[in-house]
Amino acid sequence: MAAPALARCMARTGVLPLGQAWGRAPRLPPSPLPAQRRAFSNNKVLVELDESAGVATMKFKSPPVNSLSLDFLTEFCISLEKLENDRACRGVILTSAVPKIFSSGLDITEMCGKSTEHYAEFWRAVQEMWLRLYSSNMVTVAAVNGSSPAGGCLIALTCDYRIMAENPKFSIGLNEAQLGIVAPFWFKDTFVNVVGHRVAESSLQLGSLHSAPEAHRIGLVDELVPEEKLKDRATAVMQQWLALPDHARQLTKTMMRKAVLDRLVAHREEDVQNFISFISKESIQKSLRMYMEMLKKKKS
Ligand SMILES: CCCCC/C=C\CCCC/C=C/C(=O)SCCNC(=O)CCNC(=O)[C@H](O)C(C)(C)COP(=O)(O)OP(=O)(O)OC[C@H]1O[C@@H](n2cnc3c(N)ncnc32)[C@H](O)[C@@H]1OP(=O)(O)O
Repeated sequence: MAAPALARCMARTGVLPLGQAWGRAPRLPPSPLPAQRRAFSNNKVLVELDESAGVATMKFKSPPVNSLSLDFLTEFCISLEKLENDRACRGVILTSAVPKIFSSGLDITEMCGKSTEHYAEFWRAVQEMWLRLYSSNMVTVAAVNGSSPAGGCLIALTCDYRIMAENPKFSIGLNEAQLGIVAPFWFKDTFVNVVGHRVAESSLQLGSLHSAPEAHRIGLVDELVPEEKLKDRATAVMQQWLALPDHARQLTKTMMRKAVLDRLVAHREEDVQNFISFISKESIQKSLRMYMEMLKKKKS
């Protein structure tokens, strides 16, 4: 199916019609073909695949802040699915092509003043992104080269490994509480799996955005590197992970993540309905509008 048709199908149903979001057969190593690099791109994500290494880089390119709009989420899922089905690809590095921003999280304009149908479509796309990334058979490394609040932090947390650039201006965390909204249970579960219950509990209640050193200290990111070394370090970490047999790593990953994935899969529609009733409340709409105004005022 062509990408635009896929996008339409996903926008309609919130689900990509290809394969399953999880539980695929183990990947096979790439065939020993001559070294080759391929690139493909859509409006929101640039993908470069180094076939000789079996590693792709997905660069978010949705300026000004890589917010996770319905379009972005659709194109992200299409790109990931392409790589997932490509036998030449065993690992993917997620990073940003927008300076100083990894991702500003869910696009707030998608959650303000829209119809119930739109909220349902948007939320299914958010779920789909997380299900596909959390269950990916590929090794996933986040090279966090900018600020990464809320949904942006979720993308990083959903990867197997996180490396963050040491820059005093960058922050990362699930700051939903600061917006007057609540991180859904599967955001929380993903966070708990990375940092543990106690740290997650206080960080979520306070809606904390952590500096890079603090994020490293609490285990939110696995390591910090100077910005100019981020790409090389992500590549080195990827090589280390890919040195292991795929099947053993994949089965271990599935074992570690299955309970959390199953929970959303079993309650997906209920979660959509919860999102709709929560986000449609006038008090929540007001909080989001005020937050957007605050972002705009900060500029002037
Ligand atoms: C009990 C049951 C519960 C069920 C659950 C129900 C529902 C709730 C779940 C919802 C989960 C939500 C997750 C999220 O991800 S919410 C989004 C959170 N994101 C943020 O708080 C980030 C906000 N943005 C910033 O802090 C900054 O923009 C920045 C990312 C640090 C970048 O700063 P800077 O470079 O200074 O850029 P500007 O602030 O000037 O922004 C440039 C323009 O981009 C617009 N913008 C920024 N972020 C967003 C966004 N997330 N969505 C949409 N638009 C965004 C900003 O307004 C500027 O626009 P302008 O140029 O038109 O003024």
